[in-house]
Amino acid sequence: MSGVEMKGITKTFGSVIANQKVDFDLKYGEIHALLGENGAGKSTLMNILYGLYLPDSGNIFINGQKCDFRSPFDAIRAGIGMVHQHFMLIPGQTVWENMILGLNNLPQILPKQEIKRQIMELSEKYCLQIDPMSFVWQLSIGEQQRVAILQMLYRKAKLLILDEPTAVLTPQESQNLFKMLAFMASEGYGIIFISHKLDEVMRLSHRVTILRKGEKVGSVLTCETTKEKLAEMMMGQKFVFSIQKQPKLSGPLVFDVENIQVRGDRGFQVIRDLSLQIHQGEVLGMAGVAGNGQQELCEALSGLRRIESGKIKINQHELTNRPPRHFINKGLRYIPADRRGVGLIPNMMVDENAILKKYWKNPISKGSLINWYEVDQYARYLIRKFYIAVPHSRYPVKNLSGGNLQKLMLGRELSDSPQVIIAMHPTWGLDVAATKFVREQILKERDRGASVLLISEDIEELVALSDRLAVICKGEIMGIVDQPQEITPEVLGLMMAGTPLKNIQKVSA
Ligand SMILES: Nc1ncnc2c1ncn2[C@@H]1O[C@H](COP(=O)(O)OP(=O)(O)OP(=O)(O)O)[C@@H](O)[C@H]1O
Repeated sequence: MSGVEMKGITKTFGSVIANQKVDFDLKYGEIHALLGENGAGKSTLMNILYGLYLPDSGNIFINGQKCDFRSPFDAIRAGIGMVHQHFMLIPGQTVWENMILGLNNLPQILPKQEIKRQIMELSEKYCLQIDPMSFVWQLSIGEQQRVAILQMLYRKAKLLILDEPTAVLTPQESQNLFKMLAFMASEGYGIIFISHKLDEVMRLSHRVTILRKGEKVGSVLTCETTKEKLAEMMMGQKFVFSIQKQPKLSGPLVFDVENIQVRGDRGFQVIRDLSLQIHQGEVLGMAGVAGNGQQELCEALSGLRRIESGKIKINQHELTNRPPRHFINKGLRYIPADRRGVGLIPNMMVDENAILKKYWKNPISKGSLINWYEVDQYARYLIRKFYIAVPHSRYPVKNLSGGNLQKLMLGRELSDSPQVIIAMHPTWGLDVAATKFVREQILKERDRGASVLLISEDIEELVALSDRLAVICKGEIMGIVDQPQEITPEVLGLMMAGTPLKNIQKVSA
């Protein structure tokens, strides 16, 4: 057949069977979604197709020809390109320099103008606007993704693998990506995309293959299935998408942030005169386009970044510019968006990561000695309570799948009744069941009395969980809505683009 065929692929990592006798195929001109719960083996299968892993057994055929991929070089030469969840770009180099990285047939004197012209041509054709002279570190995540896709097109890939491409994009960027992928498919490209968002899969793909616990459950035509059927195939049982939310029983003010000003890494003011108050038993959602100060705000509110002026208080105790441990001791827990870089230490074990916020406390440590029996007991408790799929507590965190990383971090942050929870994109990269689980945990904490600041770009998530919804733009709060379910997409869009709520209300009055 023309396209890719993977036959009988098996891959194990020690005792973990990541793929077991999996068959998969992709035709040119097709968008094929690969679905499965966290840890089902999707990335492993695609890493094998891209030559990053060697299968233990099984074969790959391109246009009917058997291929033996020993490295991504071989896969690229066979016309396969992969855009990873964490882009493999060099931040300190320009876009055009990244494009030619690893190409081995370049002349000694680089025809820079010609390379730039080719990049511009590709970017115009596929609506992937980018300035070839920009440095990668200057680009937003959405723009970096465009560079990663262009890099594959520049290498003449005809079969593209996109690993959770929308996990890091704003709704607007996702829409643009879908248009571009549909156009590419119409031009004859074959596209595999891994996603946990079933609505997206239903909208975009032609066919879906489902993996469960390393094995293929089946392949179906998207037009012949439903979201509910896909979830059932993934989990092996019926799945209820909706979550129950109890009425709000708000208590006294707990988290009080008054007029804070914060600078970003490049010295510019990124948070301007921002105030918010969160009461006991309340979720304050925060919507906004990525890069409008959300990251710096989270860092400032958890003691990781200095504030220039203003005050932060928990239960009337002032914590302004105190070290992070003071925030932790006053009951603040932070679930960062970057779980590999900030939330967890990949080179350490599950049990070591589990105690990062309590290793100095009794019974985990006595004096300067760590009690490893207690550490093991605690890690096992988290593994059980948060359904973390690991063989044992001394397992290296770098080997965990995305969903399990998130559950481990969440377990660590939520397990000792925090007073204040700051959660940024807590369901990024999670499968439908894990997403529901995480959302329920956040609501459980709220019902227990925690004050939660939930920062997300998933509007559906914000509306489902928030008691009030704030919108941030350029580091300022554009307004806070008391009934998030009643906000219209138009009003939300205007606020996200920088119109204060009071101005919108004035016009509509
Ligand atoms: N390099 C590795 N070393 C050891 N185990 C690994 C490695 N890569 C993956 N695994 C394990 O293989 C299994 C499948 O992982 P994989 O990342 O392929 O799942 P996935 O379906 O892509 O999950 P997610 O949706 O969470 O990204 C998991 O149990 C994971 O822990």
